[in-house]
Amino acid sequence: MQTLAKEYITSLLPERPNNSHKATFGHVLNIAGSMHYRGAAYLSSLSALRAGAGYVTLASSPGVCQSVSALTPNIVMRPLPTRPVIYAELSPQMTDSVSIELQSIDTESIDEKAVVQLHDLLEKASVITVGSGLSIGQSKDEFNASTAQLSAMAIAEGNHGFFFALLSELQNRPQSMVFDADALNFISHLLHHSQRKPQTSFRLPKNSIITPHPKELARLLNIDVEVIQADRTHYATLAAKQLHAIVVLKGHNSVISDGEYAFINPTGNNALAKAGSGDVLTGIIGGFCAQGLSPLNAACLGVYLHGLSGDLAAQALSEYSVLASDLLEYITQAIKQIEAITPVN
Ligand SMILES: NC(=O)C1=CN([C@@H]2O[C@H](COP(=O)(O)OP(=O)(O)OC[C@H]3O[C@@H](n4cnc5c(N)ncnc54)[C@H](OP(=O)(O)O)[C@@H]3O)[C@@H](O)[C@H]2O)[C@@H](O)CC1
Ligand SMILES: Nc1ncnc2c1ncn2[C@@H]1O[C@H](COP(=O)(O)OP(=O)(O)O)[C@@H](O)[C@H]1O
Repeated sequence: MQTLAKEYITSLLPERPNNSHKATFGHVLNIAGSMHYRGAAYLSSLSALRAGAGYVTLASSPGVCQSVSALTPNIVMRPLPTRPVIYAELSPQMTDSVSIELQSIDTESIDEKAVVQLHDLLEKASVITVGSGLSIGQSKDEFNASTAQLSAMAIAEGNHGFFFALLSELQNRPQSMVFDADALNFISHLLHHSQRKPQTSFRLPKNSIITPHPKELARLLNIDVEVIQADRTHYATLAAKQLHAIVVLKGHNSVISDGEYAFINPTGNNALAKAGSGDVLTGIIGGFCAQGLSPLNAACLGVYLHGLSGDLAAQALSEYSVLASDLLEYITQAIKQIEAITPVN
């Protein structure tokens, strides 16, 4: 177990040759966002550009694409076809009994066939980031408990169908991929609750990074969150081995593991404990993968820089007041600070 040193982190910063163009710095395909979580699509896309990616395409529902393009002109949009929630399949008695859950269900989900329309982007993207705000369709703790109760309702699983069609399309692709948030919840459901449980050991595509917070890792490993928090390095390493991926176990002193080595991140503070800061991390890591870093190096550099952005933001704005969107501004200063350090060779 090693703490990430700033001199080592500096040596990971990708080069920025002057004889370059946007394709030199890679293309991030970000598959993110849903009706309730438009902000996650915005934060994860813009942070990839701030980390230096040359090009970011956001693939999401038309409503999400419209909202994000109203906020920023910097992201290219790929609106995907959706299908509506089929409330009609619920009997009136069921509608009464599940009215609270219905309020938390997204009213549209991305059509499974949208994966076909993504084919050209899946071919040309340098890295694919999936899951920030993608939406499982209802709140997570109701998801497993009430799926049986809601079995008559076609759409209780949000973007579940789309995600699994996408995962199968991604399976043999060589690019780096970052799976975050609801992508991880879908995988947990597949591993532990679904009727389509994998028969053989489940493998993510070969250059995958996953970025769970402790509860998401608890869902993935099907153990209690307290058990994970009591030995974070062990469980990050175990998950990396089991899922054949680089694991970033988030939280104070995030742990990064490739299944053999584990690194502890010294940067970051409680200002980062604010909704949306994990979406920013996903984009930063994606941005470094796009610039050619290996998944492990992109994860180490991304986590360190994200924490440092939070430290600089807290110095300027106080630990109380930092917003996830403020981090986008402080990524700039964090990069400048690590650029100024002499790297180790
Ligand atoms: N602006 C936007 O569009 C935003 C969109 N977002 C998107 O929303 C989607 C769902 O995200 P979410 O926050 O609703 O669900 P999730 O993170 O699973 O938390 C559920 C419960 O888990 C727990 N828990 C959480 N963290 C923990 C920890 N570190 N350590 C231990 N436990 C922890 C905690 O439960 P408790 O401990 O209170 O029982 C919490 O109540 C996702 O796609 C995301 O990208 C968000 O990024 C926000 C901004
Ligand atoms: N107290 C803390 N100290 C340092 N980093 C933190 C702290 N709380 C949260 N973070 C960081 O903030 C991010 C939160 O991500 P996540 O839990 O996925 O939130 P969200 O889903 O709202 O984006 C992670 O990178 C995590 O490491």
